Amino acid sequence: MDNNKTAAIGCDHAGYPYKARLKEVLSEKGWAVKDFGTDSPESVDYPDFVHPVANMVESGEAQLGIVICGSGNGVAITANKHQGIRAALCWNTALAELARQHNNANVLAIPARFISEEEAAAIALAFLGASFEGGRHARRVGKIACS
Ligand SMILES: O=C(CO)[C@H](O)[C@H](O)[C@H](O)COP(=O)(O)O
Repeated sequence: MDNNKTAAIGCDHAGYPYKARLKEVLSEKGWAVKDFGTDSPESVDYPDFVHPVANMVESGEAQLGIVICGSGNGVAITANKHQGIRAALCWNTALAELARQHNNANVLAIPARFISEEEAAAIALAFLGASFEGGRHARRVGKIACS
């Protein structure tokens, strides 16, 4: 396994229908995927599936995470409680690219009830394909954390 290309993924029941497709996108791009669930449409609480993703990214065991819920807000808010996480809620490919290029986002939050599965796949591809630009953005990202 290439440790530089490990991604973690997690979702709630609203995001569950999209998880398999997003795992496919990651695999096609050569990423190993750690799947933290959920694995059925049964109603669950999104933080239970987001904290493990955030922990894995925060520890460096995974380089990127994808979290999915109905609006994307619950999973993004949860992931962003972790000091080392910059989670970005993205509903189109331009936002996904910018989240990487300008914000060095390391977790992508997907709003499953507001976009199609193929839009989600395209957003994930855009996120995976973009890189942090550094420069003035590094200065700004450096100022995000508060003690
Ligand atoms: O928590 C959310 C909003 O930020 C997620 O979108 C959840 O998926 C949503 O709240 C789940 O709603 P449900 O009525 O329990 O299916």
